[in-house]
Amino acid sequence: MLTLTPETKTLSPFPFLYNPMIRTQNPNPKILISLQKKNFSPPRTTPHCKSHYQNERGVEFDTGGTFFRHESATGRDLGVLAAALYKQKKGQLRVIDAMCGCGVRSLRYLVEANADFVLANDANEEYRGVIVKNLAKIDKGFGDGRRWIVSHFDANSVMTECYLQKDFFDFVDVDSFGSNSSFLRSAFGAIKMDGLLYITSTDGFSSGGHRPYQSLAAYGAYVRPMPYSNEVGLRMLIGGAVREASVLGFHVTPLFSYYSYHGPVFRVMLRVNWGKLTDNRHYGFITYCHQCGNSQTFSWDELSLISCPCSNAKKFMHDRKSLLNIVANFQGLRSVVVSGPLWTGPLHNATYITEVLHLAELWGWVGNGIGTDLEKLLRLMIDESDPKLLCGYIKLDEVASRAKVNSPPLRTMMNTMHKEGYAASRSHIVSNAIKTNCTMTECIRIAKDLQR
Ligand SMILES: C[S@@+](CC[C@H](N)C(=O)[O-])C[C@H]1O[C@@H](n2cnc3c(N)ncnc32)[C@H](O)[C@@H]1O
Repeated sequence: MLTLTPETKTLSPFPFLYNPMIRTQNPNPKILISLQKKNFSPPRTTPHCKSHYQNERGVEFDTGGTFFRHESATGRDLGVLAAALYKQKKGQLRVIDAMCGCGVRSLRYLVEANADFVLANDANEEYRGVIVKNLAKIDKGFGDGRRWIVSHFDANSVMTECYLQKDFFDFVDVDSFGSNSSFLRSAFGAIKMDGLLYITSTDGFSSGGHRPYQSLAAYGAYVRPMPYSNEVGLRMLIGGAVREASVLGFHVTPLFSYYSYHGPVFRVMLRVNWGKLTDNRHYGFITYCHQCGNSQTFSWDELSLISCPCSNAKKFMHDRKSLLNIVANFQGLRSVVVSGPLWTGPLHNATYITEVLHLAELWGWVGNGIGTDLEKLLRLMIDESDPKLLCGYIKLDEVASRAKVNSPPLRTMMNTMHKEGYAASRSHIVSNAIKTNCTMTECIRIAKDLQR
């Protein structure tokens, strides 16, 4: 229970939320006692279901009858590498796996990232037998000094309980179905400062711009169809976290963002710290003009200037009454669509990804012809981190169709762009697309020149 002294009452209704000392001090594992009191029943047998053994990076586990997707292995690899890096740097690692399924992530955080403690939670009690069976391989699963516990609460309840017990975690993994926005607040409540938050969304409809009111409700972003909707999905997820963090007095920094075609799944690793974002230049609007194919980004301050140079319907917005009014007016331009507010800054931190790559090399996960997909992905992420690159990507098919030429080879196109002084990188999302600061108009000109 919260005990409020008269002083803290006047300062804030949540004294420990805003007390940096409490948020950075050593862990206080009260959550163990609290959960045990509430619902920590002894492992019960699950309804009989066939064992189904899997192996990821040499770690064996049973998926039983739980929800498990083999295709999410790369997302799990990235999470484990980030957790292990954290442990190396900070010397400790306590993890909440808020939606653990069969417990594969919890197991991998314990085995591969050497986590000190993992709280493995899944709302579905029927998964208990499988989760416990998987984690029982770890020493110190039971008794004093235990390294893991299993619980079956709604993820929001378990993370809120951590917050109420002032038991903050280094690494919070929320691997949800659909949109994860309803878990963001409690996840921020449970995390230590400078801790890592790994979030997921499988809401491809909202990022595709097909449900703008749903994306508005979930992430505060009115998203319209754009040719690079999957990157928009990542930017929507980060933008939603930026906003929610800001409400609570925190700010987040994206360390890497990963889109996977299987699902589709959008994953983002965020570092959480104190203080509101003072620099909001990375939180704004993206426009795409169907007429000329050009994209632009606009900050909040520039909202009234949104227009497309090609558009004969050039319109300067002076109506600042409401975001919806502005965006709705823009849909009236027909050729120009506006989405936002979203994260418009870098999707990854190149220094961080380089560290991840080195660790993956050290573990033998990449290099020597092994794990080439992961290596390719990490190298693409490093390239995509160039701050000069604009939001979105340009698909070569679209360039070819607008230029009325054959699709130019990607490597040749990028080399020419580099020679002309543009920044250009491949995208980890689409194989035949280029991220660049070159406009579509210039891309068309280059494609035509190459054809001659
Ligand atoms: C995407 S699966 C997790 C997969 C797992 N993390 C993995 O990597 O294999 C989502 C899990 O969340 C659980 N779940 C759904 N809603 C939940 C909630 N509100 N709180 C906690 N768990 C929930 C489901 O039972 C399911 O096992």
